[in-house]
Amino acid sequence: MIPDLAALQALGAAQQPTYPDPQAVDTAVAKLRGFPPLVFAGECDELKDKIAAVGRGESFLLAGGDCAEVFSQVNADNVRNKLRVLLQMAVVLTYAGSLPVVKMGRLAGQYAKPRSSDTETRDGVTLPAYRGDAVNGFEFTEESRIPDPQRLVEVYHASAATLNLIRAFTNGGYADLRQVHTWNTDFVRESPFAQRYEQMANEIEKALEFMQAIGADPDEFHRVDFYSSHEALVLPYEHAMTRIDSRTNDPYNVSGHFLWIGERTRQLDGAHIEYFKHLSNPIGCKVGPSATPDDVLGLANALNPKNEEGRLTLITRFGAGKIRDVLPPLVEKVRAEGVNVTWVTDPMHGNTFEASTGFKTRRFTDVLDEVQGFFDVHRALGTVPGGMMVEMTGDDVTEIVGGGEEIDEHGLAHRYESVVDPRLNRVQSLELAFLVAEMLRR
Ligand SMILES: O=C[C@H](O)[C@H](O)COP(=O)(O)O
Ligand SMILES: C=C(OP(=O)(O)O)C(=O)O
Repeated sequence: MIPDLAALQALGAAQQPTYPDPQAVDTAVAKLRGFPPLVFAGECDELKDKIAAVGRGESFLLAGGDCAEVFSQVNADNVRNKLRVLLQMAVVLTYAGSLPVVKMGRLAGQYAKPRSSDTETRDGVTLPAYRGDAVNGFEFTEESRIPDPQRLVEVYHASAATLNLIRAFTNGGYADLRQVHTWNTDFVRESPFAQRYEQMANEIEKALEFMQAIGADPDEFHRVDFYSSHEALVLPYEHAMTRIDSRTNDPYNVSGHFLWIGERTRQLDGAHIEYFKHLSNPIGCKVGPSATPDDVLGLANALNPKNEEGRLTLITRFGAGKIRDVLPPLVEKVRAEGVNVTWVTDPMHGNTFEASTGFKTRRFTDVLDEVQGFFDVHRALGTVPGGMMVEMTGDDVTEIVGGGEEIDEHGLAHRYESVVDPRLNRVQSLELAFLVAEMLRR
C-alpha cells in the first residue's frame, strides 16, 4: 500500500514548494487523480526488462532531454527536434558501437527542479527561486515566483501533448530507419559530425536495401520503442499520478515510464525514498560524490529489496575530476554484495561552473572525460557501463563551451535559452554520440 500523501509529507519531504493556499493543492490533486494514465504499466514492465538487459551489458541506455521542460516550448518543432537528435544519437551508438540502444527522453514530465538555494537575488531584489514550470514562473517578479498548484494540472496536459506527439512520430513512420537521411536534413552541413553521420547513413541505407532484397524487413526497422522519464520531485503530482494496475494490483506511477530520485532528495529516511519503495516502475537514483559504499548499499536494499534486475538504475554524477576515485569503491561494494543495479553516467551535473561572462555552463571536454572515466572504471573492474543520461536539446543553442564548434565563454551569450542548467546543442550531442560509440566499440 502506498502511504497517503499527508503521511509522506510528514516525513519532511525535501525540495517541495510552499503553496500559499493548501486547499488549491487539494483541488489540483483531486483533478489529477481523475485523469487517465499517460503510460501503461505493461510498457513500464517492458522497459524494466530492457534495463535489465542494459545491466547485463547486452544493450546501452541513452537518456536525453532538457534540464527543465517549459510549457511555452510544447510545440511540434521543439518536440520533433529533440526526438530527431535522440534518434540520430541512438543510430550512431547502435551502428558505430554495435550494440542495441534503449531510447529514453528526459521529457513529457521533466518540469520540476530541485534548487541549491530557496531564493534568487538580482540587482538587490530577492525572490523565491524558480523551481520549474511545475511550480512557479521563470519571470523574475514577485507574482510569477509564487508556487501555483494549478501548474501541476498543466504539467499533466503538457506531458500528454508531448507524449502523444512522440508516440505518433515513433510509431507513425518518422522513426523508420529508412529516414536516417531525413533526420540529418537542415543540419549545419559544415559540421564534420553531420558529414560523418551522412556517410554512416549511406552505409545503413545500403545494408537495409540488402536486407530487403533477401526478404528481411522486421518491424523494428519501421518503428522504435521510446520511453519517457523525469525526476519525480513534487510529491502531490507524483502521488496523484500513482495508480493500481488492474492486471497485478501493484502501484505504478503512470506519469512516466521511468522515474528517478534526485541527488538532493535521496535521504534514506526521506519521503521520496519511502514513496519510491512502493512503485513498480523501473526507477533511478542519482548518486553524487558524497555517497559512500554503505549509502549505495542502503539505497539498493531500500529500493530493490527483491534484488530484481532492471528495477534500480544508479545514475552517477561525480564530475570529471572525481569519477575515477569515487566510483570504484561503490562499484566494488555493489559487486561484492551481489546486488543488481544498472550503472548509468550523468556527465552533466558534476561539471557545472559559472563562466566569466556569468552564464552557468559546462565544458564539453569535461562531459566527455566523465563518460570516459565511467567506461575506464567499469572496464577495469569487469562491470558494465550501462548507459548515459545527458541534458541536450535539438536546437542550436550555445550553453556548453567547447565541442567541434568551439563555443567559448563569450559565445554563450549568442543563444543561451535554458532556464536552469546548460544543455548540449544538436552538434555537440551528435559529436558526443560518435565519441561514446568509439568507447563502446573498444
Ligand atoms: O539540474 C539541476 C540543477 O543542478 C539543480 O536544479 C540545481 O541548480 P542550482 O544550483 O542552480 O539551484
Ligand atoms: C537535478 C538533476 O540532477 P541531480 O539530482 O543529479 O542534481 C537533474 O538531473 O535534473
